[in-house]
Amino acid sequence: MALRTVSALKRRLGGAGLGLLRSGQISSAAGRSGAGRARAGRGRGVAWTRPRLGEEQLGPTCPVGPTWESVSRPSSTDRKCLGRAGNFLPCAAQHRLEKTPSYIDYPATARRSFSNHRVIVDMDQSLGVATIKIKNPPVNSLSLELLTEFLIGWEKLENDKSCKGVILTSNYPKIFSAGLDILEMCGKNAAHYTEYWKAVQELWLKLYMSNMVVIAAINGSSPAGGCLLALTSDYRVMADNPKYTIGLNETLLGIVAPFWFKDNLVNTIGNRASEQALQLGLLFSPAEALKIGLVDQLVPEDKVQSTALSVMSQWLKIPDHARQLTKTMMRKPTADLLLKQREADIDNFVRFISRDGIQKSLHMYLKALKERKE
Ligand SMILES: CCCCCCCCC/C=C/C(=O)SCCNC(=O)CCNC(=O)[C@H](O)C(C)(C)COP(=O)(O)OP(=O)(O)OC[C@H]1O[C@@H](n2cnc3c(N)ncnc32)[C@H](O)[C@@H]1OP(=O)(O)O
Repeated sequence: MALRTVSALKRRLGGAGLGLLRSGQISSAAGRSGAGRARAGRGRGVAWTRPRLGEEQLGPTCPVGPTWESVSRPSSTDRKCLGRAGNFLPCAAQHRLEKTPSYIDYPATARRSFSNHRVIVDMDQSLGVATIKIKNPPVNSLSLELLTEFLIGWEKLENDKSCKGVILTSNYPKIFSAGLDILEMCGKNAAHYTEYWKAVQELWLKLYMSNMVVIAAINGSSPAGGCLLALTSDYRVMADNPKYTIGLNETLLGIVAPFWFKDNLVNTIGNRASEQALQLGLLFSPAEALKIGLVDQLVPEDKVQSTALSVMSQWLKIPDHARQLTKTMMRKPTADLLLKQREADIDNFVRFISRDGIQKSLHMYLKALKERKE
């Protein structure tokens, strides 16, 4: 059922390129993200592949396409970009802005925004910055459908050479994201859990290893998977409202944050703080989160988006190739740990979540959430 839903979604949204959603198959997320990301585009009807960061990027690996040699006389723009190893985003932007070679199939009018049921993407072409707003009522839980739509939107941005930064936020002030959808982990079968966990892994890998600057504009509570989503970003701006909380509270549900959730947290706030936060399932107020470095900046609620945008402009001033290589250097070892054992991690999850005791805990947690309301 879930698979049918996802396939139907992909067809409707035209996002058939998402390898992860093909049953029994895992696409190499990091292969297209961060260090290993290869951006695909089109030139004279021939697919071209963006070079891998960290590889030699002179000569035929110019991001505009492996066909640069076939351009009879490289223009000054070609020479300029070929001379800057690794600097493929500005290079691509230059090609686009200054030259727009005829062999690249750019749309006549670039799309500024697109949305589907659960994700709104607004792209400011002049800044090269997109804002992704999650809208999955009532609490922006990360359901399989949301993950699917998010990944489709993300892939579109990854393939848009003009997009250099993404701001992640919620369409509903007060709740950034309630984290993984507990209903996806309750009362379903192993095939469903497998499909769901693949999507969760894929989202994390893509966001964590993205070459784009990613800034989280956290305009509400952000427990568990919501916190993880924010942790994938390069910088976190949070609304300074003491009613909101953020943290990896998995143990409160009777479940365990997987090792890569833990690694992402450790990389952000350090080992000792993570030990306490994870074991106790701590949900931090914005002020506490700032103190331990879980978020980088607190601002009044109505300034979250504008602050995220101004932080973005600072980050985008750094030469892209240098920033990307640094990000990759910092994050790749962590992402590789999951990449090396994705299948085993899925098996662990499916076995763990299928246990009677875990199912009982999740049901009780949902019941407690409902009772809290009454
Ligand atoms: C070996 C290792 C292997 C691996 C082991 C396994 C690893 C798994 C890792 C898991 C990671 C996760 O993210 S697990 C998910 C953790 N998430 C949470 O703990 C958040 C729980 N939610 C909340 O705290 C609150 O809902 C909050 C987000 C602050 C919003 O509060 P509000 O008062 O505004 O809204 P509520 O009334 O509580 O909720 C509105 C409705 O949404 C539902 N709802 C709330 N959160 C939901 C959620 N995450 N998934 C589904 N449904 C949710 C409620 O039940 C309500 O349903 P109705 O009553 O029907 O309307």
